[in-house]
Amino acid sequence: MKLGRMNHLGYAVPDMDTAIAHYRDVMGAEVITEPFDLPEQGVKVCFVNTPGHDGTEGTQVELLSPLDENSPVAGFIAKNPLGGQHHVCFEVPDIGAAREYFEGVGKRILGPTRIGAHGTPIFFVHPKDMLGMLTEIMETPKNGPAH
Ligand SMILES: C[C@@H](C(=O)O)C(=O)SCCNC(=O)CCNC(=O)[C@H](O)C(C)(C)COP(=O)(O)OP(=O)(O)OC[C@H]1O[C@@H](n2cnc3c(N)ncnc32)[C@H](O)[C@@H]1OP(=O)(O)O
Ligand SMILES: [Co+2]
Repeated sequence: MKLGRMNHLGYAVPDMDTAIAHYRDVMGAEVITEPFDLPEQGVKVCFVNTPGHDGTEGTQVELLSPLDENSPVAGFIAKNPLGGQHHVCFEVPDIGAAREYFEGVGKRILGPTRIGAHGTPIFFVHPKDMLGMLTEIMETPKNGPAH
C-alpha cells in the first residue's frame, strides 16, 4: 500500500465555540466550515485550514466535540479535560484495498467503513496497533484532495 497525504488532524475539544474562537482569533487560522453534527459518528465537527504562505494547499484541523455521552470522543475528553490530539487522517486512493491491506497486516479496524465528514468513505485503525495513534484512513475525494 502507498499512503497518501495527511488530510487532517483530529483535535478533540470540550467546547466547540471556545475552540473555534481560539483558532480564529488567537491562532489566526481560517475556519472553513460552520460547526455541523455527524450523528452517525457521535460528533460535532468544524474544520480549520492551515494554508501555505506561498499559496500551497493546507492541511486541515478537524475540531471534534462529543454529541452525547456515547460519543467516541466523550471518553477521550473525560481523560483529557482540556482536549487534545485525538486522531490523524491519511488519504488513500482506494478504501476497499486499504482496508484489506490493514486487515492483512493484522491491524484491528474499528467498525465498518462509513462516509466521513468530507463525503468519502473512511475507517479507523486501533491506536494500540498504530504506535498509540488512532488512525483514520480516508478515500481521496475525486474532485481533489482539498475537499
Ligand atoms: C467525522 C470523522 C471524519 O473525520 O470524517 C471523524 O474523524 S469521527 C472521529 C470520532 N470517531 C472515532 O474516533 C471512531 C473510532 N474510535 C473508536 O472506536 C474509539 O474511540 C476507540 C479508539 C476504540 C477508543 O474507545 P474507548 O474510548 O471506548 O476506549 P478506552 O477509553 O477504553 O481506550 C482504550 C485504550 O485506547 C486508548 N485510546 C482511546 N482513545 C484514543 C485515542 N484517540 N488516541 C490514542 N489512544 C486512545 C486509551 O487511552 C486506552 O488505553 P489504555 O488501556 O492504555 O488506558
Ligand atoms: Co477525522
